[in-house]
Amino acid sequence: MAPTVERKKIDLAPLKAANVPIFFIVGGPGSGKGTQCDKIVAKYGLTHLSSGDLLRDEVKSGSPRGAQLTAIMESGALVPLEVVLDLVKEAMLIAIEKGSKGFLIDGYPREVAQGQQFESEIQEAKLVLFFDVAEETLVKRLLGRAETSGRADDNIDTIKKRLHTFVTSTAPVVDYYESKGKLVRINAEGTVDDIFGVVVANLDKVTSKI
Ligand SMILES: Nc1ncnc2c1ncn2[C@@H]1O[C@H](COP(=O)(O)OP(=O)(O)OP(=O)(O)O)[C@@H](O)[C@H]1O
Ligand SMILES: Nc1ncnc2c1ncn2[C@H]1C[C@H](O)[C@@H](COP(=O)(O)O)O1
Ligand SMILES: [Mg+2]
Repeated sequence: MAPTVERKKIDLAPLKAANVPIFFIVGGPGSGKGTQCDKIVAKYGLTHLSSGDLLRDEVKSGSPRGAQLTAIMESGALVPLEVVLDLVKEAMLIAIEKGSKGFLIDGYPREVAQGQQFESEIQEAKLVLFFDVAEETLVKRLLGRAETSGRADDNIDTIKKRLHTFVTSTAPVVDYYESKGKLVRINAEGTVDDIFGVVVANLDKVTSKI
């Protein structure tokens, strides 16, 4: 049986009242989500929240919630929806207090239900950027990153499982937002700067008011 997850009541009123734009950033493991988000932050001043980073911080904090997460992440599976959404909500509220003018939610949603729950409880995403990269390239990039990242999931066994999770759980997210007309599919096989050029062309269409 799955362990019970402790949940706190989170008051989302300040976040909803701020009504700032929210962008979901989706792509396979190693597709360059974090790399592109760093560049988007530098140009547009949006707040970057990576669900993976929030989970890793929770593990490092030594909290009871964190203790349940290590095994899941090292197995390449997805962490339960409620755990991730609570962490994202808490981080968004802190950022809103500091005057955030919008969010890049990186690595979220990983399954359609995550997107639906986020959007029903918080707010609709303005756009979903999907970084489209072939599996062979993802593996090469992740094995390259493994040399310096220190990430417990940057090893070939976990990479294979994460790729499987992407195909089975996250690929439907791409179809879901495409059918809603919110998906921006970006071929992310090129250089970091070329990809960023395409990102900018798409964000400039919707961020004139930021
Ligand atoms: N366009 C690119 N060409 C070559 N290497 C890249 C490119 N974009 C990112 N990388 C490299 O690939 C690796 C993975 O990139 P990054 O960490 O941004 O991916 P990610 O999508 O955030 O991965 P994860 O889902 O595992 O967090 C890093 O070592 C990064 O430097
Ligand atoms: N949105 C998420 N839902 C469930 N599990 C998640 C989510 N974001 C990250 N995770 C878990 C599972 C991933 O393999 C690891 C690492 O995430 P990453 O975005 O690759 O840093 O964390
Ligand atoms: Mg990342």
